[in-house]
Formats: sequence, structure tokens, C-alpha cells
Amino acid sequence: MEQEGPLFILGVFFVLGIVALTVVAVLQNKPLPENLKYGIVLDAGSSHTSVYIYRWPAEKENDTGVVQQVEECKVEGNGISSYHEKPVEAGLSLQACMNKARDIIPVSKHKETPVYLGATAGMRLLRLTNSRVADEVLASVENTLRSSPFDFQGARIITGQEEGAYGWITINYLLGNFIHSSPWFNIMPNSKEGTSGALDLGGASTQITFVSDENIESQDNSLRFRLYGKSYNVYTHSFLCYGKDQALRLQLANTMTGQNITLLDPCFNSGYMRNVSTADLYSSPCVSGLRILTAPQTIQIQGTGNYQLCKNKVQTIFNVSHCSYSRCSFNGIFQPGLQGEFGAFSAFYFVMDFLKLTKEKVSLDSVKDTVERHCSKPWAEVKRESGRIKEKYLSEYCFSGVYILSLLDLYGFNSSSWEDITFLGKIHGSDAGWTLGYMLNLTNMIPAELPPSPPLSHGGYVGLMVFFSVFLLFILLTCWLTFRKPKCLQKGII
Ligand SMILES: O=c1[nH]cnc2c1ncn2[C@@H]1O[C@H](COP(=O)(O)OP(=O)(O)O)[C@@H](O)[C@H]1O
Ligand SMILES: [Ca+2]
Repeated sequence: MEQEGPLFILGVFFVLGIVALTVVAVLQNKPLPENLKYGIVLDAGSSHTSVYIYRWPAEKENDTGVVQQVEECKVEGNGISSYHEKPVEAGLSLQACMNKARDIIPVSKHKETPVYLGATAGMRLLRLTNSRVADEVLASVENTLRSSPFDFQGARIITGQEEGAYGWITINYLLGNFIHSSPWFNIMPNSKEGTSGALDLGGASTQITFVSDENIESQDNSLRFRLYGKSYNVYTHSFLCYGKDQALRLQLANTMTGQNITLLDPCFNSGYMRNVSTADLYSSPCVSGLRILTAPQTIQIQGTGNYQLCKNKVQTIFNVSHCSYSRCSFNGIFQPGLQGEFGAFSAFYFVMDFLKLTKEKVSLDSVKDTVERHCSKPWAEVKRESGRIKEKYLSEYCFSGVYILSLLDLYGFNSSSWEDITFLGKIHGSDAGWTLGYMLNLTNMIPAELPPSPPLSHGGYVGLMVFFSVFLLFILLTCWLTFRKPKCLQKGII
């Protein structure tokens, strides 16, 4: 009995020791308060400009999936290339959205927040038509961005290759496809093997990008990445003039005649009419070579709404007769066989979303049926059903649906591989598009090698500490209760 007193006190000290150790270890490893960083990217597209604001915790910036889109501000009016007659006003158009960014980002972070502007195919076309004016437009937007309180990092026309690559990086970053699982316990929520190909449809160009095991026969289409310790062999191509607005121009220009003022067009719903100035139609370098000198100044398009005839007409804009490689998509451009899953975004998504074809996987035949049904609806009915949508978009969904089907067919999607396409608007709250990938690259947020990370997350660490402490206590208590006189302590078992 005399020996039990000191042993009891020893036991109590032992228990207290374990508790204290746990508390100290947990507190010591408490995550630091979040230090947030911000970044701004302006997507100066051919049809419009959007300002994206991103935010991420500074201490986690090399992890994957940590950057979040906090805002998309749509700039009023058309894309910056539409200011070719008054370049100075291009910069002014951005002001309202930059003011919004000023309100959203805390003042203390303004100076350190990078701002990038990337212009895509609209400006590529303007540069082809008149490079001096394109430079003036860029100088104007640069002026506005320089005068903002943020850290201006440049305004430039990105290449089609970059546009494809950054779109691919964005969706795979957001889907968590780059790090499947770290060596120990940090399992990513989306741990499906492999990356997803990216399909981007703009107004003036379209991009296809995917990982391929095949030999990429043309150097211009080949990209090699090393990201988070893994190498990727990526195929990419950007088709200038094959965004849906330029494709529509090509399709119209192909059916223009020298005499007729009216043009019956099966790609518009019956009863729809639109006047088109031929000067405007031919102003794009995509169609300037197709100009018919005797064409009237204005033509009137009259819709006839016929899916099959529209499909035949759309097919005239693709050249599939020559290929100097082992295989091509169209216009003599090399493309290896399709591989893996694909995420289709931007106008691919807008059009499919309007046709209600994005929610679950729909077979290729049902998609064709839906587009066919939409094309055959009279314009008055289309308007009645979806009156609030901008007339330009609404009137072009028949053409766009047919165009998307034709384009994806030429890429090689058939009834079975169609199931591999997911139409994506946002992924975990961030828009699918090239802007996030662009910022991740320019801020060096994607490391080539896996960053060293503790094997356990904070939650896992605390959990294990608590588990082992309870386990030790349990052993001690069992000893105590089993032997009353805690011989295990006396014999120095613990
Ligand atoms: O709500 C919509 N419905 C249909 N099309 C849309 C909608 N919003 C944007 N678009 C289209 O998406 C395309 C976006 O292209 P963007 O302006 O990014 O050109 P780019 O990427 O070729 O430079 C344009 O054709 C635009 O008309
Ligand atoms: Ca775009």
C-alpha cells in the first residue's frame, strides 16, 4: 500500500505529461493565419473582354487547385480589336472593371497584385490587317492598366499555341489532375489518373490540346511540359478563322453570288432576317480572299432552317483534300488520334448549355437530333421560348450547333468517343479558359518538380497525436486495472 502512493503520483504525472506534449505539439503545428495574394488577368477576346480576379493563400501557392476565381467582370461593349477606328477608346472601355477590381482587392494588396492582359484571335487578325493599329490598341489598354494601382506586368497578343496550352493547364489544374496523390496521405479529392484534353471555341479561333503517346509529326503542334514532377507530351493546334464568328463569315462568303441581294441560308431559323454589309463581311482577313467584286453593298440573309442543308454548307469551309502527314484533322493540319477525356469550354459550353445538353452525358445521336429540332423551329418560336437572350446569340445557335458537330467530327469524335467530352463552364467556381493557366505560368506557381511537403496534413497530424495519446492512456489504465499494484510500471514495461 505504501508503494501505491508515489506510483499513483507518477501515473498522474505521466498522464499530464502526455496531455501537455499533445497540446504543445498541436499548438506548435497550428497553421499560420492565411496571407492572401491576388492576381488579375484580362482576357481580351475577339468578341469581348473579361477581367478575372484570382485569390490564393500565399503559403500554399505551389500546391495544385488552390487559386480561386473571385470575380469575372465583363467589360461593356465589344472586344478591343473592334476599336481599330478609335484605338484610344480601347483603354477607356476597361476602366469600369478595373475600378471594380480596386474595390474588391484590399488596398494593402494593390501594389503587389500583378495584372496581365492577353489578347487572342481578334487582335491576331487585326495585326494581320494593320499591325500599326493593333499596336495602338495595345498601347491604349497598356496606358489604362499602367495607371491602375496594381503591378502592371504587360499587355500582349498571345499565340494560338499559348492559348491552347494555358487552357489545358487551367482545366487540369482545376480538376486536380496534376497531383493525384502525394507519397503519403495527402490524397487529392479528384484522383482519377491522367489529364483531360482541352477544347476551346472562341469567336475568331479554336484550340484543341491533349496529351498524346503518338509521335507528334509537326514541331509547331508539339509541347513538352514538366509539371509537379511529371513530364507531358502535349499536342496542340489553334485554328485561326475557325472560331464560330469567323466560321460564320466563311460560310456566308462561300455562298455569296455577284447578283443576289437576298441569300437563303439554311443555318438560320425560318422567318429570321438579317442585313449584312459586304464591306463589313469582307473586312476580315479570314474571308478577304473570297471577295466577289460584283457583290451588292448589302445583302439580306433569310433563314430557311434546315439542319442537313446547313451541315452541307458548313462543310464547305473545311478543306479535307490534302494532308502531308500520316493523318490530319482538316486544312492539312497534323493531328494524332484522340486520347483520353476532354473538357470543352467557352462557346462549346455556351451553345451546348443553351441546347440543354451539358447536364448529363448525352449520346451523339441525341445531340444531332436536338440541333436538328432547334434548326427547324421557326424564328418566332425560338424568340418566344427564349426572348431574353441577346438576338445575335439566339439567331446563331442553329449555325453554332451544326458548326460544333462538324468541327468535332473532323477532330475524330464519333459516337463512342463523344462520351469522353464534358462541356464545362466553371470548375469549382473558376471559369474554364486560358487565363488562369497564363497567370499560374507567369507567376511561377506551377513547379516543375513536386514541392516537398509534410507527409501529413494538419488535420491528419492532430488526429494521429490524439489517437496515440488516447492509446497510451488506454494501455496505462489497463495495466493499472489489471494488476491494481501496477507491476508493469514497477517492472519498467512502460
Ligand atoms: O452566351 C453566349 N451564347 C453564345 N455564344 C456566346 C455567349 N457568350 C459568348 N459567346 C461567344 O463565345 C465566343 C467567345 O469568343 P472570344 O471573344 O473569346 O474570342 P477568341 O477567343 O476567338 O478571341 C464568341 O463567339 C461569342 O460570341
Ligand atoms: Ca476566348
